[in-house]
Amino acid sequence: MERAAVIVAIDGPSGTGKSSTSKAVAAQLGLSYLDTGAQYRAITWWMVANGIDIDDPAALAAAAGKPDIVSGTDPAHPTITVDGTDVAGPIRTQEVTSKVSAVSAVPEVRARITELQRSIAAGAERGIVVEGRDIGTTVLPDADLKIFLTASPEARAARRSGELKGADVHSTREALLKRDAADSSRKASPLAKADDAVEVDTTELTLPQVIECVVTLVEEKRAGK
Ligand SMILES: Nc1ncnc2c1ncn2[C@@H]1O[C@H](COP(=O)(O)OP(=O)(O)O)[C@@H](O)[C@H]1O
Ligand SMILES: Nc1ccn([C@H]2C[C@H](O)[C@@H](COP(=O)(O)OP(=O)(O)O)O2)c(=O)n1
Repeated sequence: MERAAVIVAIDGPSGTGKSSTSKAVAAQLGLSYLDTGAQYRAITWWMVANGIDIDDPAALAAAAGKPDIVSGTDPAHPTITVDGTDVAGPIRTQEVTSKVSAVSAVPEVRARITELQRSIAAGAERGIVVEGRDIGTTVLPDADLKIFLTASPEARAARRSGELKGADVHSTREALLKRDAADSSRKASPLAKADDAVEVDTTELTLPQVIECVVTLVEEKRAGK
């Protein structure tokens, strides 16, 4: 018998392991994968490239509908394009990272991206792992399984500065905490744990341990436990 599509929501702050865990879980279980942070980064990249004033919420709101953002959902090769241009590299710059919280706080931006996320999830025939900040609370409140990943700021900063080759751990930690505070305190759909999410503290866990934990939780759900 064909298995019903399963929807998994993985939320949490930066550097807790959402992307690496979600990609691996989706690949292992044959599900699609969606990085919603990449979508907010992509719209931020477009705003910067088009000279929109990031400090002007009305200007951001007015432009929110303009860029055409397309996410490829194969966990082995996730892609993201804006108006047909591959932006996978440009969305990871420090400039975009420092501006993404302001852009993603604008309700019109969130409404646009949320609609896109829901239509991608609805179209995933075998199911999907969607990672972000508000997936379990707002985007997919009926997800079959909700996970909220956490880790100490020190562990998260060490992971991130390891990625940015040589970036100072202290300044990485400060930038990361500043972004978490902005994402958690905004009015529109802030970063938050859903009441029915399973919280996993990854500080002392290896990535394979986190992946195994989530795969087991999905399989338990599928078995109807
Ligand atoms: N449990 C873990 N232990 C050690 N490093 C990890 C762990 N989980 C993720 N990482 C590493 O931390 C970095 C950030 O992980 P990522 O999945 O991008 O986090 P997020 O999507 O939550 O920002 C990556 O380099 C990743 O390999
Ligand atoms: N569902 C989401 C996902 C991301 N965002 C915003 C807030 C985040 O700071 C940025 C970037 O998210 P991303 O997951 O790429 O961030 P990290 O790679 O974990 O540092 O996007 C959001 O508002 N809602």
